[in-house]
Amino acid sequence: MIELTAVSRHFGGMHAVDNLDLKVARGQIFGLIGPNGSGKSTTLDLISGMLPLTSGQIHFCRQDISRLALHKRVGCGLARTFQNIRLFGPLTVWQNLRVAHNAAAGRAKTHQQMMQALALAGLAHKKDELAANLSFAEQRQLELARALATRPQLLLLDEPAAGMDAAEIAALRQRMMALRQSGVTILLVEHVMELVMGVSDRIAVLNFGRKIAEGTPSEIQADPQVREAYLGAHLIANLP
Ligand SMILES: Nc1ncnc2c1ncn2[C@@H]1O[C@H](COP(=O)(O)OP(=O)(O)OP(=O)(O)O)[C@@H](O)[C@H]1O
Repeated sequence: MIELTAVSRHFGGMHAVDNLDLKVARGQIFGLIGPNGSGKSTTLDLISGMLPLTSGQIHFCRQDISRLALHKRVGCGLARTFQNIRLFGPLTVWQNLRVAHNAAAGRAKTHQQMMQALALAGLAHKKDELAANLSFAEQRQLELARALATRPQLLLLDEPAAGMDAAEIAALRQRMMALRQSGVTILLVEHVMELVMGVSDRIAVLNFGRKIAEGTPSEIQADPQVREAYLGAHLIANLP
């Protein structure tokens, strides 16, 4: 589905992403974890086209998209949500979706597809509510619906569980599993370990922009290097 080959992004002397190889198969939920500043969001920026690569290649659905403009990547079936919520508060839920529809250059062609995106995000009952009146978790659901309105094949989620309580995280997990069931591939950046470990088919771990491990959730939890770099503190804080 998507393959990164020797991908790097440098900011001056800072190697935010350093020679990264990553392969996500169709239909997987793939977790990307690592300490703060390890290059996770930058990786999503490189895949979605918000940042140009310093070097390397990205192939998506057997096409080299390394230098493709952002809107063309959306047209190919890539969508993302952001760590910081980016909604239009004075607009309704539905109007926020319509903005995504326009931005996606017609990918979300019908009313029915937009309703479907809302339903998948668990927000159909709030269609006419102003975005500003939504709870924090609902605002994140609207972000998700907006990404889904472009009918993505690959969905990039940047810390979707941040600020959510346990019940909201459980609902998010169910939603992600339903999306996988419907054929959407997901690349998940997340610090909430109970979600990443519970929902991912595979996980890669970044540290200082480099991949230090990749495997199933149980392989990752058992990896001594990962525990040292990152998991120790997070496992204790987040796992049931
Ligand atoms: N536009 C930029 N200019 C300079 N440095 C940047 C820029 N964007 C990111 N960086 C640096 O690149 C490194 C990787 O940042 P990135 O945001 O990708 O990490 P992250 O793993 O997503 O962190 P977090 O978990 O805190 O979100 C950090 O050291 C960051 O300061």
